[in-house]
Amino acid sequence: MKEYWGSLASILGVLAFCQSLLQVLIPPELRFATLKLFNRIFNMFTSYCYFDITEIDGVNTNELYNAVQLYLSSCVSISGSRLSLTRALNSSAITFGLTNNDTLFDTFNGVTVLWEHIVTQRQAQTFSWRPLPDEKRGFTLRIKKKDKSLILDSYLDYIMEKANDMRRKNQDRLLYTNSRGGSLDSRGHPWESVPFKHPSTFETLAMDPVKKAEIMEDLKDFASGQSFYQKTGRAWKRGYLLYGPPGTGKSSMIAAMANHLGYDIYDLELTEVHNNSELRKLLMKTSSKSIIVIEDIDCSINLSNRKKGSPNNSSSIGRSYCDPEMRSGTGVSSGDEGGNSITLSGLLNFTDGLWSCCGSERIFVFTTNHIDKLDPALLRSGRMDMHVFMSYCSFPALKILLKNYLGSAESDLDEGVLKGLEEVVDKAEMTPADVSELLIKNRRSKDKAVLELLEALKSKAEMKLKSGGCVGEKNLNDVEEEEQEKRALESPKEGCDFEDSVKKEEEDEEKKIK
Ligand SMILES: Nc1ncnc2c1ncn2[C@@H]1O[C@H](COP(=O)(O)OP(=O)(O)OP(=O)(O)O)[C@@H](O)[C@H]1O
Ligand SMILES: [Mg+2]
Repeated sequence: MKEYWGSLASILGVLAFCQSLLQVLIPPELRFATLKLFNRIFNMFTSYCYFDITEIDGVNTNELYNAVQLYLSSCVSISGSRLSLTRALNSSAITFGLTNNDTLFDTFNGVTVLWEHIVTQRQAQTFSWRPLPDEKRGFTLRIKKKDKSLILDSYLDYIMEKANDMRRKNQDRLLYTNSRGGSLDSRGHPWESVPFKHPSTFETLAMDPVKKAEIMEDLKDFASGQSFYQKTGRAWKRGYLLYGPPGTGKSSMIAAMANHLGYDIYDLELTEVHNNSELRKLLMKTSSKSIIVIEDIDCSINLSNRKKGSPNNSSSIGRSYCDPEMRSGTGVSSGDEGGNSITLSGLLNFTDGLWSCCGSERIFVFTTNHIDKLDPALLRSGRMDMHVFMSYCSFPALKILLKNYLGSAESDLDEGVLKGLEEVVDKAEMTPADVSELLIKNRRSKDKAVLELLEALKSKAEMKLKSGGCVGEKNLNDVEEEEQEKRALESPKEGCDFEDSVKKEEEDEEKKIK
């Protein structure tokens, strides 16, 4: 044995000596040509072809390298004796990878290929503005020559798609906002992001189960509908209009949608957008697989018809003190694309026009407390694909809240109490937010919570009955007040002064009329 190792060492020594001798004797050009020739001869006789995917392509990072790395991490068996572990930024998951110069077999469409992760030391660099890493990394893919044309393109597409999916699954959702008012960050992005960790899901959402199932089905069809949208020539996007009184779960629904699909959310603050072209730029900087949200659309911009001075104009009702035009006193929106304000036509182009198609798989969600204040152009069929009414708490919704907050299933509750709740809940017109508050308050004592809730519902229903419908109007006023409070809180600087002056003007006018 000793002799064997001894002779092997001496052979290797001789080979190394020959190599260094050749390096000294043969000029680099000739060496390179010889190597090329050897490669050619080797390629003629081998039944494989090889593809190198380097980490850095010129000076840019090669997207394909990252995708292959992530994809292979799903094929690597955890039982492997040596693996590399990574945790990406904004990710809560750890991924396994091939270590240096490790190999792995993978099968795609019945064809087996070999991947090798090759890491070599980079030669000393001359001066560069962008220093490269010390190690040169790359993957080499080995495929049989006869299989190359069969699978190469589709295999690489598959890897890219799978890697994107994995990236999304591993990464925390992000919530983007354009609150910077048109200015860009150091990388030229107009959106700021924070990790999105809203706990709302379709399971916790209290609403009619049939309606809920319909929405979930619709979302599922949308997310898996790439070929359908392609076949029908439609842009791969969907619009939802969520409307209903405050506290009925519109924002919770958006969070549930994002959690269900694994999409990021872009919360578009229209009052921070100065004109239509800025709106377009914002849209272009959104990624696919995302939900673009405009909350309280009726009080975000001038929702007048696109034609100036249209008789159909509902703007004076829908306009808010948040509207920059109202603040500046111009009153009427230009409606021009290049104007210095954002218009309904700009918004429709954003959601519906040619610009809406830059990128794909996007959901637009608008919310409003007053659907009646929206311009018919926004409601026309094809604009918002689904109109979802978020109603006051119904009996099925109430049962979900009882389960969520008290852990009480229907069977756990006293039959009489349950019947009582069913009788009054619709008449009381209480929002799920109000019901939730009551349940949270008494969550330590289930019986007390349910009885108190029943009492609250009964008294609200009675009040409503006594006032013979006037409560409805009163409620509307309450809603109006609540909204104004909310807006003032959201944009105190913009809201207060202007609102006060408008109110004062209105009061003065009323006095004059009297
Ligand atoms: N349908 C619901 N299911 C479960 N919880 C709800 C529902 N509606 C409201 N809530 C509770 O009330 C809180 C407020 O609800 P949410 O913000 O979703 O209402 P909203 O309709 O968006 O109100 P607004 O019109 O004021 O924006 C939520 O945090 C949630 O806890
Ligand atoms: Mg909301």
